[in-house]
Amino acid sequence: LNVKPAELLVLGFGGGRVSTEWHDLDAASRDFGMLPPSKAETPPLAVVHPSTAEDVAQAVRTAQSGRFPVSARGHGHSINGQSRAPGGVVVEMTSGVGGGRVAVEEGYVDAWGGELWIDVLKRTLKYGMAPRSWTDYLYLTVGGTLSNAGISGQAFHHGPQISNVFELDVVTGNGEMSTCSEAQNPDLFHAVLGGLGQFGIITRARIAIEQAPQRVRWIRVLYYDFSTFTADQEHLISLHGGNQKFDYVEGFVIVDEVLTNTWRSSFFSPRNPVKISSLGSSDSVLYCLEVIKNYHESNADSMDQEVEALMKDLRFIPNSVFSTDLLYVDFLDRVHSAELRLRSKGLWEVPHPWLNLFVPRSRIADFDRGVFKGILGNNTSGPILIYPMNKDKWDDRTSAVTPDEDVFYLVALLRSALDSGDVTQGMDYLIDQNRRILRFCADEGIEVKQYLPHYRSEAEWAGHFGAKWERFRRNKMRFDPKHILATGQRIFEPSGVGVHHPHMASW
Ligand SMILES: Cc1cc2nc3c(=O)[nH]c(=O)nc-3n(C[C@H](O)[C@H](O)[C@H](O)COP(=O)(O)OP(=O)(O)OC[C@H]3O[C@@H](n4cnc5c(N)ncnc54)[C@H](O)[C@@H]3O)c2cc1C
Repeated sequence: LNVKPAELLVLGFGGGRVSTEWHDLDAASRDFGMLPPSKAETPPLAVVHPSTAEDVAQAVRTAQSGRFPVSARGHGHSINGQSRAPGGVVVEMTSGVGGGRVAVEEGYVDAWGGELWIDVLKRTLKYGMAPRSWTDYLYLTVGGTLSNAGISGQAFHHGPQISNVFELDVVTGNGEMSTCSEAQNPDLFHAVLGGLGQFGIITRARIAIEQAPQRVRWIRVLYYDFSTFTADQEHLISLHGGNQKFDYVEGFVIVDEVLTNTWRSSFFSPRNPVKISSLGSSDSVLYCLEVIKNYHESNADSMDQEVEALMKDLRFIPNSVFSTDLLYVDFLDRVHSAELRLRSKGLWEVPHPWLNLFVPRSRIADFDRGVFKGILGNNTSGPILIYPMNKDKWDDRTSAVTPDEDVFYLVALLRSALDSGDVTQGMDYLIDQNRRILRFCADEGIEVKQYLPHYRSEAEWAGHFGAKWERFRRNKMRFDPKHILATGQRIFEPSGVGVHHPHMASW
């Protein structure tokens, strides 16, 4: 078929507003990673701004009949071009469906797939309700995080966001609009959750909600010793079944001398920087446990008692307790204030060679020795998060992949590359460091799984998915047989889609 996607779409085969304006194409090619695309990668040929799910379906049907790639783009907060559609069409999910994009009902909220989580939160709070499982940052879309997993410090108890969804509306790669859930089209439902955009575009998600707490008590404590730190984290996540527990458990590694110089550290007062040396540590690495307790003002006294009881069992450095108290919404939206601060200094729109790994519990101490105390040296270039999760809160029927142990850790190296003249802060150095970390894990037999994975060959993807690969492949044949969806993930070779077509390559 010798017609360009943009022509087909403009001719009226596609739905929504279609743009071939340079600034739209350029914006749709960018992502948070800001890493250079490979030389062979062509820009998209058109951007669709859908108003409704039917518009999305029409765009996919047009792509299917024209055999060109089509990718949903959430907020473009991927790192490695996952939301790009080289030589195809990008469906900008954040546009459209003005007004009625979030509807709150008893026990759930229905949200448009391109809705930002911050807007879902604001809407549900009007009813005194809120979703229960989060990401640390809320300027991400519902469809974007559900295509990965969506994790934060609540996951040990509630599971990832993909464990907190009742129903989805999906436009499959066949151009069909389907509603799916545990009971209805369960294969599609489970395939799409954590499915990296490979099987369909999520246009609506029905998300579990709970009564929103008013406030949170937010506490950080420090550790010298890694095994004491992880033992305390694991103890806290083992309390997930009962009432006597924290509502959020995370942690991070502090490699730099001063605790105030990353975007996670606003908590420690910049006017009164805490120096590692002032804590009497001879080690250059410290670990910070971060927990919160949700509460209503009327229950502040019992909250205090519960917090005290929980803290009594922990073995942190005496006198290293930092505590604050704030509105629930301000806690959930905490990274946005850091974003505004970094933006004002020109430090937000910089390359982000991030690496996110799930590390099995049995090997986390080896990872600490080899990576935090080894490969990283004393240069982290950004926050390093580390917190454990319970595997039984993840549904193995979804496409998401986790290590094969009851408890595994997220380790997130959230680095920003700077053009400061210091090579160790530069992009090439950090990308190489990521490779060294992955090689170290492979050499030591530490069976990590990448979160927000990035691979280039089908063989590597097969290794990533392991026992789930065959099902993943079968689902692809069933729901997107022409391999037109989310080609920016580079999982499946396009089966004769336009990306290899000569007129597109030369566009
Ligand atoms: C500052 C920051 C903080 C973050 N914090 C966390 C965190 O705490 N926890 C966490 O889990 N993740 C976190 N992330 C990662 C985030 O979950 C991913 O980047 C995710 O892709 C969501 O981003 P997005 O909505 O911009 O999606 P995009 O980057 O636009 O898209 C990601 C992938 O999903 C596909 N996709 C997008 N929308 C849809 C849809 N409606 N239907 C089907 N497929 C779709 C795209 O085609 C693409 O393949 C963070 C990212 C940043 C930049």
